Amino acid sequence: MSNKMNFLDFQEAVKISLDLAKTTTLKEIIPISKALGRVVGSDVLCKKNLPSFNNSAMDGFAFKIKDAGKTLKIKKVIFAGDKGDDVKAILKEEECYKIMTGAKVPSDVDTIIPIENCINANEQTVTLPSDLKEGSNLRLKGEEQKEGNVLFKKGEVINSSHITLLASQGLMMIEVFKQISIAVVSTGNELKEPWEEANEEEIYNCNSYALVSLLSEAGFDATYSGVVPDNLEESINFISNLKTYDVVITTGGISMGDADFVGEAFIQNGLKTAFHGVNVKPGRPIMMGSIEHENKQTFVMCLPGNPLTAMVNMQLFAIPVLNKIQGNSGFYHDICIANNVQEFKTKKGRVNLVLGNLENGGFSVTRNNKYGSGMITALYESNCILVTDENTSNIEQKQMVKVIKFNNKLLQTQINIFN
Ligand SMILES: Nc1nc2c(c(=O)[nH]1)N[C@H]1C(S)=C(S)[C@@H](COP(=O)(O)OP(=O)(O)OC[C@H]3O[C@@H](n4cnc5c(N)ncnc54)[C@H](O)[C@@H]3O)O[C@H]1N2
Ligand code: MOO
Repeated sequence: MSNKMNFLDFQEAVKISLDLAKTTTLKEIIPISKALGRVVGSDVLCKKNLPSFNNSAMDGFAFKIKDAGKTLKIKKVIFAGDKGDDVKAILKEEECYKIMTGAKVPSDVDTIIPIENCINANEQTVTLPSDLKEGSNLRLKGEEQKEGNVLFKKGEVINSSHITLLASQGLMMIEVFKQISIAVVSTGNELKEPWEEANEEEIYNCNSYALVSLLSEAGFDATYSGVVPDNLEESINFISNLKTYDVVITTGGISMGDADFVGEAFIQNGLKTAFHGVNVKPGRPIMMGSIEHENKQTFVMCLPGNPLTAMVNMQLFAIPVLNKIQGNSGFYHDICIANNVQEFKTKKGRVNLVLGNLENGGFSVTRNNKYGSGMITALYESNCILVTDENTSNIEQKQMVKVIKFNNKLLQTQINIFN
């Protein structure tokens, strides 16, 4: 890790990591029932006008606007689903159709009135008010989307609205970017797996399970690939087997300790380090870089071992990079503006990532901002992160602050996240 004077500026580190990340080129075609959360692989065009025929927005009567104010004979009842001769134009003078919501509108009428707005209506006739607007309650062919329009774009993350659009087009399959492969590994001889017995001097490996589940919440497919041993030789071997992954994420073993071999083991495997050490708390020892293969990249993210540090930096730092690699066109954090409930201090001279809770428009800092990077419950008690810049030492009560919610939607343009 760099010496104290050389910790990289946080914003610079964000820029470098995003610039380094190459978007995957691999795509696949999948059923829409499996597409939620996936990233659209190519623009989807409208192939069926929305709506695809002129239809009624109301249960009522379809007539010519020149007949407003008159009593008209009801020539015919038209139902949703009627087609062909059943919806042919057949009106003579002072006639109208009774029509149901969604039914095709014949070409000889231009306006629809809901049944309850008529002056009088029976089986044979209807009396219309005189102040009616031409075209009311008529949904015109293609008024929402015309054939050839872009319905949604490559790089969007599919949600239920995208699925609605696809189904409305009769599309059962969609091209998406293939899920990138992500290996999550831990480091440290002190670790026991949760299914093992740990004595008082041993700790459970929670980082790997934490990160795999956080990645899953964020729409990624990550595999827990084991614990790197605290020994250079074995670490080099272990890491050489991870080079087939698109991304390798490690926790621990990257600060100044005698057992911190991870950085060196990656370098021995061809890693080009982009940075090691960032001026942010927590997360100072963070390292990122890439191993470049002939036509592929393995992006390497080494997060510090402290569980809180690993998780907070995963949310703030790593998730945007992963989204870029995955083909998501949005990879910048969004913010919510909140009213700070209780004054708290932050340290000047570095970027601070402060945990808190966003509730009902108020931001409540976690534990008065006095928690350690090794803590696990502080994370559980929080649902968002507040980021301060290097000049901030105090956030006042009632100050309006910017906060980033865990698992927030990402934006296509970068905004200022700092307080
Ligand atoms: N002399 C210095 N010492 C440290 C510095 C420094 O700048 N100079 N930085 C400190 C900071 S900041 C952090 S953060 C930690 C991070 O160190 P490492 O990334 O090398 O992490 P480890 O030492 O391996 O572990 C730290 C801590 O986390 C626990 N841990 C590790 N892996 C897991 C896991 N999978 N599940 C649960 N807990 C885990 C580990 O037992 C340690 O307690 O370094 C400071 N030191
Ligand atoms: O990154 Mo460490 O958790 O800053 O203390």
